[in-house]
Amino acid sequence: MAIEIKNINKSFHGRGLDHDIKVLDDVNLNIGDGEFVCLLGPSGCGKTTLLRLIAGLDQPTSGEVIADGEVVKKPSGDRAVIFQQYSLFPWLTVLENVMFGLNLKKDRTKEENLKAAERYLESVGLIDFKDSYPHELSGGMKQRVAIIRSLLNHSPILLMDEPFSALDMQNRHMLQEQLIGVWKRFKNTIVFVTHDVDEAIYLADKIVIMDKNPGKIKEVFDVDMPRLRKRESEEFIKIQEEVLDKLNVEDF
Ligand SMILES: Nc1ncnc2c1ncn2[C@@H]1O[C@H](COP(=O)(O)OP(=O)(O)OP(=O)(O)O)[C@@H](O)[C@H]1O
Repeated sequence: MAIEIKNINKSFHGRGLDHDIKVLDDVNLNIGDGEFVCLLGPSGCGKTTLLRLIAGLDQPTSGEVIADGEVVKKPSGDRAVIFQQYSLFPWLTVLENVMFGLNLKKDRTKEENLKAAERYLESVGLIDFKDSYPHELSGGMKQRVAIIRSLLNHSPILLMDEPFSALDMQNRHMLQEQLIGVWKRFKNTIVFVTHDVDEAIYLADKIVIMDKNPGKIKEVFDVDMPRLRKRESEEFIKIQEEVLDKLNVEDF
């Protein structure tokens, strides 16, 4: 599903101030069906605000977001949101948490869902914990469970807000690779917020570099490299230099 962001402005009432603060200034962006876009920029440039507008969790002050040809007015199951903070149901086991909502989908049988869930848990080293409850897991393990749950739901649009930022590097790289695997297979449209340049280059077809005060798009950068990408390749390092050159590194 394609997403069009048209002339978006967003202001918030400034706390303790008698005027509004402009957070997003005339943001325009077209995201193609099946495209993987990373929003990259310093803290406070409005990445999360923009993602919430695409999700329909908030409304723009002016302008509109169009998803699959329709103006976004409220959240929809077609646009799954994955935040930094994960929430698991404490009364369900790991496997039950991962399977939550899957059996409502008519295109797969219960057995197929179970197999897929177990395969994912296996691939992130959590299969031995499938009957454990969230309170028995470490923070990183809980995050992996929550991410797997959202990946298994196969929403056509995935809106991800720094989902891997709290993980250690090894787990982060593993989940990035798995996300690329899911995306290649299911061709989701993905909007992924990060302030990690390496993550953006590893994942994205298109990197949208944002600037702050007020938040706006500074530059759109196409990454034309086959996947899976090799971080140590010359091409990767060259793109890294180009992207870093466009960012105000002192703002990070
Ligand atoms: N509900 C709100 N009310 C008032 N101000 C808000 C609200 N939500 C966000 N802001 C302000 O909007 C600006 C952009 O915030 P946002 O969270 O979108 O930035 P970000 O780029 O995602 O930052 P970070 O990388 O730190 O998560 C900030 O100055 C923030 O204080």
